[in-house]
Amino acid sequence: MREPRATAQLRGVDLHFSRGKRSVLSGATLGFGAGEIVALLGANGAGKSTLFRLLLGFLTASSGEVRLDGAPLASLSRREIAKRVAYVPQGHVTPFPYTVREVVTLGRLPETGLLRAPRAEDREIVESVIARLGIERLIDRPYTEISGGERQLTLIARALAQGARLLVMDEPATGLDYGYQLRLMRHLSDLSADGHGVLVSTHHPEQAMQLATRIAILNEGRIEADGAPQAVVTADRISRLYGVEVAVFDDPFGARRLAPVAGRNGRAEG
Ligand SMILES: Nc1ncnc2c1ncn2[C@@H]1O[C@H](COP(=O)(O)OP(=O)(O)OP(=O)(O)O)[C@@H](O)[C@H]1O
Repeated sequence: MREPRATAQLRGVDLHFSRGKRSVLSGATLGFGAGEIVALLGANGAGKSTLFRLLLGFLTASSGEVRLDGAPLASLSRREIAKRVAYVPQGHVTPFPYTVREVVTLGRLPETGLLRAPRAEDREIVESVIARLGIERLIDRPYTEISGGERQLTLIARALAQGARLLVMDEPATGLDYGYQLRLMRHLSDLSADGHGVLVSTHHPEQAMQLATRIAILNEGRIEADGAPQAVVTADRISRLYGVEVAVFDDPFGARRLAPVAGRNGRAEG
């Protein structure tokens, strides 16, 4: 039997903090699913993490609906949510010197619960996702002693060990060197090719264009654009979004590039 297509969908979502005084999302609509890599762009404080927390069930929308694989999120238990969607935080460091294997094994928690020890099947899953991300050589190294790029791959492995087909990633390329950025893109593209859906937030429109099959822009509580990268990233939109004037052009290799317009971004010309 074919597995149902993994999908996440927010429709017309409002979210208020501070007992309704502060509106962060108002009528936000965004979906993503298997085979897609969607990049979410938005200025600092636009609400990207808030939107992620809604999708992961850590926050409840004031109104509108959130669905995972077609089911209202509110009808799913924490465990059912964790089997559908996994979160990859920005390469954070825990104070505890867990090994890479132990960190990835934490991804099995929704399956094993706190009381049951990992079984042979869990260990096999952990080893196979570690191999998939090419970090076998790190398996017994303390997570606190590996590089930022290696930590990011470990966190992706942990999310895959969870078994979720949908991955939500907070600025996954931040702090990665050029090699790790390219490796990360290759992993994301392999994941989407084998039926995962990926939603990433990023502060870099050019990175979003290299990484994503679709780009969505969150501005003033709404998704103001959502579509093919080349169509969404325009000079006018990026200039308005970040309050700096940029020019957009296509380089000889067909990639879309951005460049600040000299002398128009508050810096004295010298
Ligand atoms: N628990 C909370 N209570 C009140 N306000 C909050 C809470 N969490 C976030 N906010 C506010 O909601 C707004 C959106 O925050 P959010 O972290 O979602 O933005 P973001 O787009 O992820 O920002 P950044 O790019 O800087 O990480 C911000 O103004 C933030 O101060």
